[in-house]
Amino acid sequence: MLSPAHHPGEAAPIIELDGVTKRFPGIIANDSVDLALRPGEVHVLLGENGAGKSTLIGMLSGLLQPDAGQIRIDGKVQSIGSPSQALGHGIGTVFQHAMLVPTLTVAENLLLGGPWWRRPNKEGLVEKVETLAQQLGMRIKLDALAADLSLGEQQMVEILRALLRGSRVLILDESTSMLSPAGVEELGALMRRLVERGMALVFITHKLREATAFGDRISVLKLGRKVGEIEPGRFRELDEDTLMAEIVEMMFGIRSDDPESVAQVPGPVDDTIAPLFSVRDLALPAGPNAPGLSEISFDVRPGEILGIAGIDGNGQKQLAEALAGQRADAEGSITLDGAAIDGLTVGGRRARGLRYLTDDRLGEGTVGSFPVAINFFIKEVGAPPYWKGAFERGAAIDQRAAELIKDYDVRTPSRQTPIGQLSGGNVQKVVLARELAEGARVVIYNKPTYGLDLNNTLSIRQRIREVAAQGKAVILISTELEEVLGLANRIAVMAEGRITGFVDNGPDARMNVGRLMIGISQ
Ligand SMILES: Nc1ncnc2c1ncn2[C@@H]1O[C@H](COP(=O)(O)OP(=O)(O)OP(=O)(O)O)[C@@H](O)[C@H]1O
Repeated sequence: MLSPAHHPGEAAPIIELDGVTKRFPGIIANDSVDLALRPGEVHVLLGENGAGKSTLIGMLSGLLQPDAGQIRIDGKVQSIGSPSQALGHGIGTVFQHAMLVPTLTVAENLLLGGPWWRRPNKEGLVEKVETLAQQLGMRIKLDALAADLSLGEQQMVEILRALLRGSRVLILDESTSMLSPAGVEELGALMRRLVERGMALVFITHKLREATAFGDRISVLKLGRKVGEIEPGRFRELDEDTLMAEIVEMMFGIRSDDPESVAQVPGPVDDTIAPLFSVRDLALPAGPNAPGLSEISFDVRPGEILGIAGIDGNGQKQLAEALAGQRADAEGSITLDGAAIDGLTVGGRRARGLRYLTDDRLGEGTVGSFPVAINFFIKEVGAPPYWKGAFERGAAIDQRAAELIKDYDVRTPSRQTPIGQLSGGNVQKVVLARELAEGARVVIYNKPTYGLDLNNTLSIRQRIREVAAQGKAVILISTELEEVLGLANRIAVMAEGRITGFVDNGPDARMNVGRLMIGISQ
């Protein structure tokens, strides 16, 4: 069970952000954000993928510089120009993925880069660690290799490292996302002991239960802006249901100036039509850093776009790979137009019309050093009509490539340009052309517009609508709720390797999908 948080009174902030803005090309990642970090408080930062949380902590930890606004530390305007300056100001950050050197012991990791850098002193370290560990109820195995620790233990070491360096502010970036339920509890209890010692904590999570159980104050970011804050006084007064409802409204409610809020909402498809693609009880064992899949079942009808929404890293990529045939360890049945395809290889499924557009368009999706023209046919190497045995049929490839470049509006200096030199949007168009031009019946898109500019994003979304309108079955995996709501007829939400609910698209879909995404079941 999650333990209830208790709440200290308000103190002067250690750090204040005042109108802090950070822009990236084409996007305002943080738009005039105000935030105060006070001693004795766990300040929870909530927001969808892309809301701007990482950018904000990037500025606090010295990795990014604001374009506008002020950061005050102990009331004085300061710059945090580098990670070591952040440490100098007493700001420690524990990133989502542990940063320990796996081949070193815990003690060696703790000695690295710290104030002991010039004159390592293991005895002094042991004494300090033992005192801290005892005060905080942590179990630390100083002689263990970092590689042999569980993720929870690695995080404890990182927290300890931040404490040994004198941090007064500790930022925990999605620290619970990879932990077991017991590990989450342990971290929550440790967070409470740290704030009791007067530290200020920033806790980023995607799970509402953790936010309400471990937090003292909650700030919500949406599209780069801070859209609300719940102060400790109100936090304590509100009952759990009201608190959750208020947070859901802040995170997923429509803001009147939200440009996407007027997006068209696709209606449901006729559910008397027989499914074109069916999945039953799909399962996959968990990997070292990836959730397994269990009990995944759904149908997609011709002409239907089934959206798969969820916070990044909840098994979406594993699902796509299992469907595409890349995971030999997958269990369950998959049928396309009534015929089982789960026994087929990647190529066999592709030949039946199943197409998978990976989110890793340059790594897995294309061969960067090969010409654009060859990348259109890279999955057919050795087969007619573009190959004759081991020989490329250059004229046939060239002619078809020219047509596809035109049809899919690929902006490339020439057909012979290595594809790695094109922009992300143009690489994605090549991949779309290759997967969709011939014989596609079921298309799986994984984050199709990730990292693309607005023009390319809109044109790719339009292509996805057209593909469905041709009667194909579409599975659209996306961590962007707006994308799913703008395109899908029906939305499945994934959390921890399962589908936690289905929502028909419509006026209430945003809130219902949002609730499922942060762990409130229907
Ligand atoms: N280095 C960068 N270059 C360009 N755009 C960026 C960069 N870093 C972030 N962005 C963009 O800024 C916006 C905010 O991203 P950010 O990573 O801060 O969100 P987040 O709330 O941390 O999301 P998540 O929960 O996925 O980690 C996003 O639209 C993202 O694409």
